[in-house]
Amino acid sequence: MKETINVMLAGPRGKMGTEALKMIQQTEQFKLVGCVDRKNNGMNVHDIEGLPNIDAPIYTDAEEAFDRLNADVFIDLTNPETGYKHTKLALHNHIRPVIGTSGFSEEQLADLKELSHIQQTGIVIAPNFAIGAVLMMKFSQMAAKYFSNVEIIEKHHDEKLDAPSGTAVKTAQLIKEVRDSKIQGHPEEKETLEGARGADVDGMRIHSVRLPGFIAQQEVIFGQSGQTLTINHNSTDRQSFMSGVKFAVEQVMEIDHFVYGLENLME
Ligand SMILES: NC(=O)C1=CN([C@@H]2O[C@H](COP(=O)(O)OP(=O)(O)OC[C@H]3O[C@@H](n4cnc5c(N)ncnc54)[C@H](OP(=O)(O)O)[C@@H]3O)[C@@H](O)[C@H]2O)C=CC1
Ligand SMILES: O=C(O)C1=N[C@H](C(=O)O)C[C@H](O)C1
Repeated sequence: MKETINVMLAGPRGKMGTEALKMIQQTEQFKLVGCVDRKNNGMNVHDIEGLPNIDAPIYTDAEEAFDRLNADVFIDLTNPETGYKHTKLALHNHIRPVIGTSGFSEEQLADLKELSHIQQTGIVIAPNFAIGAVLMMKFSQMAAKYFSNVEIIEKHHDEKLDAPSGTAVKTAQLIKEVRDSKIQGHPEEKETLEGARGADVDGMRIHSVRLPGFIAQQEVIFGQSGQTLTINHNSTDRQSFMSGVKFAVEQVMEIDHFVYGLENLME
């Protein structure tokens, strides 16, 4: 493995970005070479209030940052529109992306997969970096073999831009791989208030709660006659995501293809 991994990060002032900077600072093998931010062009990370004391330049122009910085890995923790643009730029520059940003469409994921293949550059897109959440998704996939009726309730802070969460979408996708397509609920059910039954993925329902007080929680509820099974994961601190970000940065150095979900890198 390379001795020092040069990392650049977009979204340094964000809730996740700030935690990720601390993780990079604490990891001997990682070196922050620069950041892409929406403001503070020409400044340094150590000059920005609230950010860790790291000597690394800030760029608002992502293209300039990719041109100038000698990075091995690019971490994006911004928003779907920005994250998608940044990820394409990173791949074009052969800088391996580790993407935590959620809310990409299926078409965007397919485009990034194709671009990673064309560029022969490894990329990890992780809907959730928390090991507990990855296990919650895996356990849900196991349970879905035996329970075909399932609803997902995801609960997040009210600053979240995308709904449903990336984790809920990925959970539904994993369940879909093992569950026969099925319309759930009463065949004649009608919503008297639009949206009451949530989003429909192949008959499964996803409900998104947005309230202050939450960070990230998800319940996957299975039901059949006489019993229910609930698989629940709760992130009570954003540190829960950081060992996964670190793992993804290490792993992306070892691959030359597209990976969607940390479970694909775990033994
Ligand atoms: N995969 C995972 O495990 C996790 C993923 N996430 C995802 O990570 C993303 C970030 O979440 P979170 O930190 O909570 O969000 P925040 O809103 O706290 O942070 C996003 C940051 O991105 C910045 N930003 C916006 N546009 C740009 C741009 N063009 N260039 C550079 N920076 C930009 C924002 O700047 P400004 O403040 O000026 O708007 C902000 O500082 C979301 O998509 C979220 O869903 C979150 C938690 C875990
Ligand atoms: O925005 C968040 O906070 C989170 N986003 C990710 C998602 O959309 O699943 C991961 C986690 O749920 C926190």
